[in-house]
Amino acid sequence: MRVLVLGAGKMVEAILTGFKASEDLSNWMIFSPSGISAKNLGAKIGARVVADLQNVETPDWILVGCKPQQLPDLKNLLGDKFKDSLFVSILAAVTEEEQRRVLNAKYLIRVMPNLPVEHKEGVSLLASESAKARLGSFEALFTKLGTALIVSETELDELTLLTGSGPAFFYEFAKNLSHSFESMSEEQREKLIRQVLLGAAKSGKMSKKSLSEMTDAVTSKAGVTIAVLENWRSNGFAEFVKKGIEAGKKRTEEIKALLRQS
Ligand SMILES: NC(=O)C1=CN([C@@H]2O[C@H](COP(=O)(O)OP(=O)(O)OC[C@H]3O[C@@H](n4cnc5c(N)ncnc54)[C@H](O)[C@@H]3O)[C@@H](O)[C@H]2O)C=CC1
Ligand SMILES: O=C(O)[C@@H]1CCC=N1
Repeated sequence: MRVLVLGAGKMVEAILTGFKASEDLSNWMIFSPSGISAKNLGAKIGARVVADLQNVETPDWILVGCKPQQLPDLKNLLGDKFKDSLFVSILAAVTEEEQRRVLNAKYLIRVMPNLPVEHKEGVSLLASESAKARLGSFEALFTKLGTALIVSETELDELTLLTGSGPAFFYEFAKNLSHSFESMSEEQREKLIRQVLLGAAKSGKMSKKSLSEMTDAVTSKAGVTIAVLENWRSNGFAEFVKKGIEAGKKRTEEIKALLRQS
């Protein structure tokens, strides 16, 4: 399979590293504007690097991995060379229609992955109207990196903040939790909390209990855990989390508007 990869940032690196074990990446071609990140990633995962998009043979599909704000620049570099190709885009916040308009692309599938795809423990949401017939094969491909699910575009857009951003929220919470203690060094506590995160994730995946039931299983009656939870709950923890997500949704709309003006 010949795949052209546009962008060589954090998310593309995680996807390609995840695919390395199951796919032959020797015919994958990576492009980045400066060429530096593409060269580093190409060397790491055994893919080719391309310096000039105009000399690239037509690929089977194209992975778009730049930031939403960089899409117009990318279009300038591409011209109309690949307008009949299938684009598979991981961009957050920009609709399929808008991405097809900016790129002048006939076919486009949106995929919303998350960083744990690197270790085949990711969640990838997929949506497309223009390339519906090929959605199934890409769901199968991304299943190799964890859970992959075809959803509507509205669902993909809203759930980006749950599955795409989700890992960052757990890391931020874990860091703040760890910083609330004094025993041991910060480094040692961080090691402990990473194991707690892994243990909680594993139990969360294996158990048939609801998340509330799992919380209850840790809280002994009148014990120490419930004292913390009751404090957080009475201080509006649920509302605090929701407000943050609303800020993310507002930013999604701002990015959408930004691209519409381009
Ligand atoms: N980081 C994450 O956890 C997730 C990111 N995404 C999406 O992945 C995309 C990339 O995000 P990150 O990897 O975090 O950002 P990043 O900043 O690490 O990577 C962006 C990459 O785009 C490249 N680039 C810049 N201008 C370009 C152009 N004109 N043509 C081609 N490539 C260009 C840069 O060289 C860089 O390699 C974004 O659209 C984001 O919404 C989606 C899900 C999760
Ligand atoms: O923060 C972002 O915009 C991207 C999308 C989901 C995770 N990172």
